[in-house]
Amino acid sequence: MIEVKHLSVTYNARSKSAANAVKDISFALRENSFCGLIGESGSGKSSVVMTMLGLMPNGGEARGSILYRGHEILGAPEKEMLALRQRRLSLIPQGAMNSFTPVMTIGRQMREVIMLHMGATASEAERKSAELLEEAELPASAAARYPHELSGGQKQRAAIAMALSCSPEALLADEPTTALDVVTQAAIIRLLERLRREKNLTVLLVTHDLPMAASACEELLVMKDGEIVERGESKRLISSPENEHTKALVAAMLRNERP
Ligand SMILES: Nc1ncnc2c1ncn2[C@@H]1O[C@H](COP(=O)(O)OP(=O)(O)OP(=O)(O)O)[C@@H](O)[C@H]1O
Repeated sequence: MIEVKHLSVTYNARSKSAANAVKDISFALRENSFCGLIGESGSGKSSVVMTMLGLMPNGGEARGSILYRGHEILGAPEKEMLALRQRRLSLIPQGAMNSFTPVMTIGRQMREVIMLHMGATASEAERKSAELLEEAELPASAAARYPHELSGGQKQRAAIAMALSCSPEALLADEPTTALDVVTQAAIIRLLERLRREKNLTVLLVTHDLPMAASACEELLVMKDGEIVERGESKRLISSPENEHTKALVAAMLRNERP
C-alpha cells in the first residue's frame, strides 16, 4: 500500500548544523498490516512519518521515493497531500491527547472537523462523532465534556476517534501511548489492533517501546541514527535478533527495563 524507497531526510542542509535525520531507508507497509517503527529518541522516526504525510518542517529536505498505491507522493503538491491526509492517511501525532483546544467540548471539536473535512451537515456530524466515540470505547457522555474533564487515556481515545473521522485507510500513530500508565497503554494498543481488524486499516505504530511494539505488531522496523538496522517478523526479531542494537534492546526488554 505504501512503499518508501531510499528515503533520506536532511535538516538545514546548507548550514553548519546540517543533520541527516534519515539515511536511505526503504520499507513497505502492506494493506491491513500492523507494523512497528521503533527506535530511541532522535533516531528519525517522526521525520519518516512527517515526510510520508508531506508535513516536513521548515528546513527539512527529503530525497527518495514514497509510493502510495503506486503513485509518487514525495514532493506532491500541497493540495494533493492535504486531500491524502484528509481522506486516506491519518496521523495520530505525538502528544495528540493534548492537542484539543481546552475551550470547546470534545463533541464540538469532532463535529467541526467532520463538517470541514467531510462536508457533512451538523446533524450528520453529530451522528458520526457519536459513532466514532463509541468505536473508540468512550461513553456517549464524553462528547459533552471538555478535554480537562477526561483522563489521559480517554483523551487519547478521543484523539484516535478524531483521526478516524475521515475514514482513513491507514493510521500513522506517533508515540500514541506516551505519558500513559502501563495498563492504559496496553488498552490503547488493543484498541488500535481492534480498529485495524474491524476497519481493515493499515497501522504504523511509532514508538521507542520495544515490548509494547513487539506485543502488538506483526512486523518491526528498528531504527538507529537514521537507518533501519533490523526488520522482520516480531517473534523472530525478539527470539533471535541479529543486529547489535536490537540485541541490546531485546536484552533490556528481557530484564524488564523500559527505554
Ligand atoms: N525541524 C528540525 N530541524 C532540525 N533538526 C531536526 C528537526 N526535526 C528533527 N531534527 C533532528 O533529526 C533527528 C531525528 O529526529 P526525529 O524527531 O525524527 O527522531 P525521533 O526518533 O522521532 O525522536 P523522538 O522519539 O524523540 O520524537 C534528530 O537528530 C533531531 O534533532
